Amino acid sequence: MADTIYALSSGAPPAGIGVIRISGPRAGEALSRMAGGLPPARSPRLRIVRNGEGEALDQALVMWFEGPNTATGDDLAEIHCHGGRAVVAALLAALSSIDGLREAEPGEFTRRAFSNGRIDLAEAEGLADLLSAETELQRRGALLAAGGNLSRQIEGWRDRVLGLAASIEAVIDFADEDDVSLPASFSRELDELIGEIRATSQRPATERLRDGIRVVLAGPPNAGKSSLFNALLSDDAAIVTSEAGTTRDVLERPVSIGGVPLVLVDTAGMRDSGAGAIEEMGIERARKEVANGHIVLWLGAPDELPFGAIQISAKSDLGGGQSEGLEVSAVTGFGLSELTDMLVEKAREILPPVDQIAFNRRQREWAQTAAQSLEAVDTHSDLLIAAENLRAARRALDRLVGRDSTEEMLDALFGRFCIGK
Ligand SMILES: Nc1nc2c(ncn2[C@@H]2O[C@H](COP(=O)(O)OP(=O)(O)OP(=O)(O)O)[C@@H](O)[C@H]2O)c(=O)[nH]1
Repeated sequence: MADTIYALSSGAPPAGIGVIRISGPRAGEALSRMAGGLPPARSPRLRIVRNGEGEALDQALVMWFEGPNTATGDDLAEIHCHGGRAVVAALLAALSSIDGLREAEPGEFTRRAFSNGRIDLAEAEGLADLLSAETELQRRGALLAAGGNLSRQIEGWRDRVLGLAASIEAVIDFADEDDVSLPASFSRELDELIGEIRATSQRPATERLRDGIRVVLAGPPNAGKSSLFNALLSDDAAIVTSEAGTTRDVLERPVSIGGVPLVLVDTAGMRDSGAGAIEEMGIERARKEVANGHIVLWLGAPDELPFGAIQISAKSDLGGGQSEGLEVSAVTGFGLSELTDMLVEKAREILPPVDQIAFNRRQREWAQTAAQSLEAVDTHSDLLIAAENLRAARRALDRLVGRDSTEEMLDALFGRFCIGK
């Protein structure tokens, strides 16, 4: 019999309310003991909640959901108590003293939902992204996956693969009879399916949305990189001084601008001579950041503009700067809103499209495997091989939504969740 687990599912106390979840075969018994009997299923009731000694701990809203149609697939109870530290601690202590109950591991409620078939892996991954979403775009992207849109799309593709396989099997099974052949639409349906899977796979991976677009500020020492970095962040995260070579290492800060997740990266000033050993290491890292950045802002001379970088003319308030590039001043704020508008626009171009499903890297690999298997289907040669390729495509789509996923993969995914989720 599975353990019965419990945890505080709402945020850290103190808070207005605290939601404690209990999931597993003894959830009903535990709630009944503490709340003086079970409330009717799915109907909240206000009850005095007591510990094993009968001492009143709080007056709370209690709810009872009988499995398997619950969030976890188990029997599930919820206690919505006052969110004070001592109240929550007393309720958790009372639960810990009940036999057969133990505190939940991070992500364990969601893992139960997955193993009980309430959600698939794509939905669980979406949920993990939704919980860590900090910007509007991240929220919208993750909600599509968590809400099952991605899974429904995969299910649709899987059904179409099964349909194609059925046509092939029919021809194989009735090979002796002349009048059984593949439907005329077979090749068209196959090509359409491959096209859809390929198109979705080509969208930027959702990790890019999760991790943010790296905006790298680069240029020679004293160009004004750290000042611009601070102006964009509107805080004093970077050290700003007039001494050349102050920023010796790479400093990065995630920031949400216009709902778009960006990671601003300040780098050491690049110069060819006169740099000490430590500064040299910073310059090396700066070069790497320039190479890896999604967007690179160049605050140096136009004739040294790195490939793909955007020319910025910094310290525009001083005048006499180079005339090329977007003029900005960290001191007066001139040009900053144009700069952020441009960053948001460029970032949106390289992020997964809003309101369309997109894959993470793991999902994309399986989608590409499925597409490859479908592309190998050749109805003009041995149909047994075509049938095997269709089976391989179906298996790849199954893997994508987590049918037969490995324990390590699940540990890694559910470890990303917090306790109580
Ligand atoms: N007038 C004016 N001065 C600026 C502006 N931006 C930066 N400065 C000054 O220029 C000097 C260098 O600025 P930083 O932001 O430290 O330059 P950096 O490119 O990060 O320099 P390193 O860390 O050496 O690579 C400082 O004295 C800043 O106050 C600006 O927009 N206008």
